[in-house]
Amino acid sequence: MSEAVTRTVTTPPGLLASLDPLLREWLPRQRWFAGKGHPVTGFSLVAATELLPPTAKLGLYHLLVRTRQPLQPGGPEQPGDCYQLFIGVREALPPRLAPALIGHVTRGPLAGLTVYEALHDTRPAELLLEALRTQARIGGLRFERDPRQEIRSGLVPRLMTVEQSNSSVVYGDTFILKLLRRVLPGTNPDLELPLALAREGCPRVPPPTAWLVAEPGVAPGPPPTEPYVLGVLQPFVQGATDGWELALRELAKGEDFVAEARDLGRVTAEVHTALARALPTVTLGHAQLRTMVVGMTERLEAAAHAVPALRPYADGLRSAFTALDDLAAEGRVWTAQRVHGDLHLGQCLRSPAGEWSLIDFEGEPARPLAERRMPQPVVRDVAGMLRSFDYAARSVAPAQPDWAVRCRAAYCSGYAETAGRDPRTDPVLMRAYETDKAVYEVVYEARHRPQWLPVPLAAVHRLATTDLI
Ligand SMILES: Nc1ncnc2c1ncn2[C@@H]1O[C@H](COP(=O)(O)OP(=O)(O)O)[C@@H](O)[C@H]1O
Ligand SMILES: O=P(O)(O)O[C@H]1O[C@H](CO)[C@@H](O[C@H]2O[C@H](CO)[C@@H](O)[C@H](O)[C@H]2O)[C@H](O)[C@H]1O
Repeated sequence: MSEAVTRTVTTPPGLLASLDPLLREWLPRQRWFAGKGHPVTGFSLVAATELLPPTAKLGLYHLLVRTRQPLQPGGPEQPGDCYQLFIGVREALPPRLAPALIGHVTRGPLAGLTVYEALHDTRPAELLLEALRTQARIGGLRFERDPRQEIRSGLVPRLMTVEQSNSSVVYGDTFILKLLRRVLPGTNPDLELPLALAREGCPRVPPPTAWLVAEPGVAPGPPPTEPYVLGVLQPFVQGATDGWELALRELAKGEDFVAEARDLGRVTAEVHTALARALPTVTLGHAQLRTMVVGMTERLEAAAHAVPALRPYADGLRSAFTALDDLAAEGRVWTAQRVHGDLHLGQCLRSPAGEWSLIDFEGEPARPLAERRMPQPVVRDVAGMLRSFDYAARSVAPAQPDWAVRCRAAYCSGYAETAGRDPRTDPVLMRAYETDKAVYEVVYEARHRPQWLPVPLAAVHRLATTDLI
């Protein structure tokens, strides 16, 4: 293993002020920007690290910046989210980097230079892998790795171009480095859960090879914050296809997906079993269920306020939550454990050998970390997958609802074979979770893909008018 490299660095004063007007315009256009709907009126610096001084042809800054976003035009500025940025600096951009342009700096320490999204560029991406390989410490950045896993140097990087909530760089088809964009201090389940599963020897989740954190105390003001998890390197599943693509392919051919769905049920149960071994489980009684039901009901009210198409169904949907509360009031209890938290077909990768892996344990990114890390009934993940089969079947014309019914049944059977417990034996909890997810999806689609809104609305109709799962 190489010696850890420790480097202290300083950044030029006035750096953020010189980037401010460019970032205000560029940041809200990024797919991973979470604060859509409210303009960015400024930034505060959480941390800045100079990874390459801008003396030669290329400079590189790692920034953690917090946005300021007033909720109403002219209203008081609200501290917004903290984002991780990789800012490249060059005198001029070569044509291959044109799509990465952020802008031309007109004032401050970088005046006259061009800044750009550095993850598109080979040298900055290589530098990150090298820092992980050598367990570097650069300013407040700590690059760590599992000493049992080898990282070869010289792997060629490429930035992934798929639509995603974060950014990922693939190195020579050997590793994938996911760099979180909206970052929070504290334990991040996207690192915590795969590490726990690796310790359990669960082969269904790529084990973290290395990770990047910002030291506590990078953010100003007492009390010192916990580290920010900024990125995770893991083995790249070569030639993998995700479950969503596979499902659509089978639908287009008029083929069933039941064998795959059953397999996915088994794999989900395998991961759940390993998580229950690795991390604490708890029992949820009426008080905890009541809190959960209140949360679901509040999300429904907020969603119905935001999306008028949901309003006619609100009473029917609410009944899914009150039924759960009634059951808990009768004394029914549930076991809760750590779960994936945002499971859908797109989070399942099938290797060319037919092996499934589950990825992206971040949970629903919009929810607070503490909430995402709470033990929950496994039915939550099952409901997410059931929604996904429904999505696939309704995203084709004409819709194939029977295809989804067969997949849903096969998935639950596969789950039951491995877990020894069929999730369908808990229909009230399942309906509540499916309803909560469908409500979330209605808001998600209304905001991001309005043409998809009929897909979750069809589920809303079913869930509001029947108690069939
Ligand atoms: N270990 C892996 N092997 C191969 N591809 C992967 C791996 N992890 C992620 N991917 C690809 O990267 C995409 C984004 O990963 P994901 O963890 O879901 O990021 P995000 O949270 O940004 O959506 C996935 O949809 C998948 O195509
Ligand atoms: O991929 P993310 O973790 O960022 O999740 C968000 O985007 C998903 C869409 O890309 C969205 O998922 C919904 O659409 C999927 C098909 O595109 C479908 O398989 C899922 O079941 C459905 O929920 C997800 O809700 C959102 O959080």
